[in-house]
Amino acid sequence: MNHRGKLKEKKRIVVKVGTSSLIHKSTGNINLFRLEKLIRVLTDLHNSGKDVVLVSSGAIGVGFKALGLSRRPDSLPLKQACSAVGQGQLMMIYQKLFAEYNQGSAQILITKETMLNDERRFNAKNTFEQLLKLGVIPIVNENDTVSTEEIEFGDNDTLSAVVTSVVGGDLLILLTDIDGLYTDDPHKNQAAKLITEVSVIDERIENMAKGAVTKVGTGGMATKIAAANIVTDAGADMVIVNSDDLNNLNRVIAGEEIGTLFLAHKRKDFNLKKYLVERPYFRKG
Ligand SMILES: Nc1ncnc2c1ncn2[C@@H]1O[C@H](COP(=O)(O)OP(=O)(O)O)[C@@H](O)[C@H]1O
Ligand SMILES: N[C@@H](CCC(=O)OP(=O)(O)O)C(=O)O
Repeated sequence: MNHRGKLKEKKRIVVKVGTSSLIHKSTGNINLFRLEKLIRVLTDLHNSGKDVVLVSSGAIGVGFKALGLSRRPDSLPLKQACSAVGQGQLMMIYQKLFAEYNQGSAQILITKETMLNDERRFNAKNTFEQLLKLGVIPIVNENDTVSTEEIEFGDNDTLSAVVTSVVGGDLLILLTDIDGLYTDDPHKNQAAKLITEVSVIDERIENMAKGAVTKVGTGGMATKIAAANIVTDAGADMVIVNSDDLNNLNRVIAGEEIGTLFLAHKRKDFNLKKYLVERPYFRKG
């Protein structure tokens, strides 16, 4: 069976959705159609027998709009205030949509600090495990209220990689506003070509990945490659795929050649804490 075909066998799947996928770029308002589709596809994935964890960004993006601010703030306290407002709104929508399908869901907010602490990480792992056993889909975000610049993940790509490692996930899918990793940022270079599979994350791959160009997303492709470094070393595959059509999630699981697949190469000496302390996560760093 080829690498894509093996994705059918994945049992515990973490799906990360970025801010750029959750809101309409033209207005900054929530993309309800996208959210509804996402929740339906995730519930169906769960119905098909998979454990599902959702890592959702968007708290700041939804919050600044709700507070009537004209743009995403730069100041940390304002970002934190926006996140506190937006997180509540997002959860209200997620829980309502999941409830329509009788699918249980839960909120989990974590910080980098808690993931570095053995006891707290163990507690978090137990909570995830129990929720999954109960058939619930955990919805994870960073606890922005208590995270400052020095200690934050800051981007949910890295957060989703950490979550995948903590829950022992075998596949991480990053939903974003572009088809996958290109040889260069296609928003700036029209000649950029899509890469369908990455088996080794070397300097050449890292140099292709640039930051975000939109005002809504953070990190761009660079943080997704950092996430791939963690996840593949932890022993899970990772796929970056476009959220424009959420059937792409089903296509990935069905083994279709879509998006960019990063292949797992589990390291025996994998130690999550090492990745969190030695930022940046890039090998060349
Ligand atoms: N090599 C690359 N291939 C694809 N996209 C890239 C690349 N380098 C930078 N990008 C940018 O990364 C963006 C996606 O990241 P981001 O805006 O942070 O989304 P999200 O909110 O989903 O995390 C793309 O829209 C693109 O402009
Ligand atoms: N915790 C933040 C996540 C930061 C963020 O914007 O992440 P992303 O859109 O995934 O690049 C939030 O919910 O707004």
